[in-house]
Amino acid sequence: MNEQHVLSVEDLRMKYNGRYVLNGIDLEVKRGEMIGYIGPNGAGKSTTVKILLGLIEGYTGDVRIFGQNIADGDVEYKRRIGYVPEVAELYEQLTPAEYLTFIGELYGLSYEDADYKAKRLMDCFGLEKSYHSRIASFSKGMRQKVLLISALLHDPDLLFLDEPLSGLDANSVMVVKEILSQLSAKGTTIFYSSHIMDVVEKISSRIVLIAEGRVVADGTFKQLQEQSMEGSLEEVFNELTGFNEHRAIAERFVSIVQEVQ
Ligand SMILES: Nc1ncnc2c1ncn2[C@@H]1O[C@H](COP(=O)(O)OP(=O)(O)OP(=O)(O)O)[C@@H](O)[C@H]1O
Repeated sequence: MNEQHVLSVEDLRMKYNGRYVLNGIDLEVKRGEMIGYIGPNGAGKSTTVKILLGLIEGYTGDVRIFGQNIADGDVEYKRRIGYVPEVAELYEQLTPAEYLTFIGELYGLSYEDADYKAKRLMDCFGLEKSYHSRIASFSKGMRQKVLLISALLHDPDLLFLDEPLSGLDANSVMVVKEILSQLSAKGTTIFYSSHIMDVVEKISSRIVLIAEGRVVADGTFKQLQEQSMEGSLEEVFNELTGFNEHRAIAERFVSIVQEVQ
């Protein structure tokens, strides 16, 4: 097994109701890479990630994680993966203590280890006093922090994040960005899906842009800039996805909003 290639995707295709949403994705991801996985709404980002996590079947193509074909029925690889989903499905009636020890045990930690680690990670986020409060009473940012802790508790080798900064205040954003770069520097492979282009631009070692279920750009931010001759990642994104109508769409929208009845 080649541990350098943490993730390898070959000709990945997926269709829903007869319509292809992934049209042959190819990707090789090495240990410690921080991939910014971006694309317009509906491009197929979540579908790709859900396939990689083993949550969706019915695809064609070859997906290998840590060298193992994920379709071979052995789910052992999932123990080495962490996932921060876009929509937090936390168990509202539980406390972080209950929820995080439950998740920790699912990943093979002992109750005591999970509890000890979770408590200290909560403390890092300034949430030590809320460790035994119900998640139902938490703000959006507090929930997001619990979600991040739950994805990292077992120190995964491969981490998938979908809009992980959503709801976090500016200080917490700095902390989480720093956590991700330190993890990546220590060998954790990170797959970061987000629409916040300036963050993706800054933290990714490599950016993969998909549109209509295909990889349309793959490289460092610098390489993408050179390819499209644009400045910021937002501009590169607009250019590579052929979008230059923001003003016209906004004008039309505002004129409809302000129509006199
Ligand atoms: N369960 C489903 N059934 C049918 N179509 C689906 C299903 N899930 C996703 N799709 C379709 O697949 C396409 C890709 O969706 P996906 O959620 O992967 O996009 P995305 O790139 O993550 O978009 P966003 O940026 O809006 O989150 C869309 O056209 C969507 O309508």
